[in-house]
Amino acid sequence: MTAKIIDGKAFAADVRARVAEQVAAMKAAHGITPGLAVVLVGEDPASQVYVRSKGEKTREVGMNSFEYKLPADVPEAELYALIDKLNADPQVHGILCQFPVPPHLSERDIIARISAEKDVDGLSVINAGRLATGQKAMVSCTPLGCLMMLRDERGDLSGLDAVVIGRSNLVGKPMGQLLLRDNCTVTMTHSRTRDLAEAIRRADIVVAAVGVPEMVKGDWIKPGATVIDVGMNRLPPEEEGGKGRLVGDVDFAAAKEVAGAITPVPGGVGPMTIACLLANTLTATCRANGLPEPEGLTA
Ligand SMILES: Nc1nc(=O)c2c([nH]1)NC[C@@H]1CN(c3ccc(C(=O)N[C@@H](CCC(=O)O)C(=O)O)cc3)C=[N+]21
Repeated sequence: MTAKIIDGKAFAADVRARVAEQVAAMKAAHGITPGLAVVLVGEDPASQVYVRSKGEKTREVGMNSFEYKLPADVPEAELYALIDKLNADPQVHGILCQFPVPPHLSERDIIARISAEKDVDGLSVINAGRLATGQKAMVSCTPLGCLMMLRDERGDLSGLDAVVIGRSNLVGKPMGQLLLRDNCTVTMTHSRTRDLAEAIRRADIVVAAVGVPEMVKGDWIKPGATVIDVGMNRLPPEEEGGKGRLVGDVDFAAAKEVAGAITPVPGGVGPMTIACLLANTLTATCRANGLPEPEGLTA
């Protein structure tokens, strides 16, 4: 059997189209335009590319994009003054500070400074706690995107065996919480797990987020399983002249012969992340204005 390849680019375009539709309806009915503020500290070229792309996609769905570029040596107090201003600005519904930041700044303290209601990355302790206790939270974009693809692929996830590989605050932990909330039997695995292959062989759903290139082998996958590959690993450049090839945490070529459905890298989870950032900004706008949650775009 050859797996269905889940087209994350097309899926993300569809999510953005649905966001755009609901943004237009919100403008017409309530005169409210959702706004996303993106803060970039320093001049990391990869970050600049991401931030530019986020700004373009934000405007494409009819939202306001506010972009702030601060020098790499910006004093902490100055960054916090900007965050405080954005927290208080009713035109700004979502705030994202692009990571990584230079070493004199603390990502943890930056996240804590952003109002939980505007924390569209879902990274704050408050949002993690809300998610874990079943309250309305902002859910971090990558796991939210994975959940959307899983629901689309499998329908009701109740009772399915799900294995999450990786326990990061950004992906693994919230992913486990979301799958648990959708009634999966969740196994969290990580670098110290004794028999990873054995755990994965039982899984109807595999979410790989470890950051080890092609670590998950094809013969670990249960036939028909849905495999979501969050990994983005750049292999060392050699033959391909310049940039190395981008690969996931799953041996894609082998796994696609066994799985029922699988996400490729690139073109899988990555594009969904930005689409979910826009979905989260819309959700934050609805909540800030006492409007119903956007249909099909939340956890
Ligand atoms: N506060 C914060 N929030 C973030 O969400 C955040 C961040 N900081 N810092 C950097 C990472 C990275 N990130 C990606 C988003 C989309 C793709 C994406 O669309 N990737 C494409 C193309 C990849 C390529 O070819 O380079 C793909 O996977 O198909 C990748 C990476 C968001 N991040």
